[in-house]
Amino acid sequence: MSTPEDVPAISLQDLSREYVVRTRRPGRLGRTRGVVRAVDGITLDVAAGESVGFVGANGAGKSTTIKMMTGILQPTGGGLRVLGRSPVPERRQLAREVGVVFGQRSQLWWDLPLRDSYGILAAMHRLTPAQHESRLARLVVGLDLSGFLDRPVRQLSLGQRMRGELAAALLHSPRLVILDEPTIGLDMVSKEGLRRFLRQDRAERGTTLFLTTHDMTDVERLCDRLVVVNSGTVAYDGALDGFREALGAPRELVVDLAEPRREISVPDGVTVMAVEADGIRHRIQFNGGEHKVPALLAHIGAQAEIADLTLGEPAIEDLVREIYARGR
Ligand SMILES: Nc1ncnc2c1ncn2[C@@H]1O[C@H](COP(=O)(O)OP(=O)(O)OP(=O)(O)O)[C@@H](O)[C@H]1O
Repeated sequence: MSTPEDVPAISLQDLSREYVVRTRRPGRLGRTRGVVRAVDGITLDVAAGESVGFVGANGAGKSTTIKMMTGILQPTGGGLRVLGRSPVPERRQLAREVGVVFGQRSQLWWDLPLRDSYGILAAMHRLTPAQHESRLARLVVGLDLSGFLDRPVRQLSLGQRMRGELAAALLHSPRLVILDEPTIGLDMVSKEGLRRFLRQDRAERGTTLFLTTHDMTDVERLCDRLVVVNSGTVAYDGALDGFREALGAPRELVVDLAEPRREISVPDGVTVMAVEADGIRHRIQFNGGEHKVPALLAHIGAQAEIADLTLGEPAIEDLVREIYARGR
């Protein structure tokens, strides 16, 4: 018999969604009908327990994909399963096992104290009083909600509200957490607090996380896997660790020698970019997929004593931007 762990948390097969748009053309009567292919054949399996950063430029199709995953929108092509369910017809069952935060949209009751929203949500999810209390206590501590639990939501700052939103999404201990721009508009401290709690909660409960964001630090802190979408299709899908290598982005090794030396030899395919500080500092560029740091250091160390070194990585953010640019 298959267990929940065997079933992919998310399975998208050639998933597509078109929007029909009608535009008025200047000087003409009536409207012209056009079709926008927002999602254009995405195939993706996310295993239970994985954490995926789903990133792309504005208009790449991220929100449309999430709306299909949560049963808000019907696909116009292909298929999908979320926790083994078909999202549109099984939207209510799915809501019991999935927690969702749409950064721009609230699921809290604006005029009620934050605490009361949790009461309503607990009743909707049919939590027992004991389940409600213990989970809320955990969320209040983890997300630092105690200072404003009794304040109406409309009086909360953006950072407080987002913490409140996250608690609302996690109250029923969902197996799958889908977050659309959870840290948008937050200051650094609030962002870090939110990320810290998400990491802890995931470590404790083994949840699957699917996250869209424009902040690559969210992905670096929270995700093992990166999926980059561009014009509705997958442009990169792989481990975050291997991302730089897969793109062939050069890394930089800066070696300080104990004694000055005008030249050092490097293996084929490795470039000495600059020799500085009268021969003490050598800047070396290499491709991480072809050359490994220990072998490079051994090669240089055989010629001269190494006093110090630093290793530079290209920023993930820059690489993602490069993928968008290539896609265009
Ligand atoms: N209701 C709609 N009607 C027509 N076109 C739409 C609709 N919703 C989205 N689109 C178009 O579909 C494409 C994908 O939009 P979507 O919101 O999914 O992108 P996104 O990656 O989430 O962007 P962002 O990062 O800006 O939120 C865009 O070209 C957008 O203009």
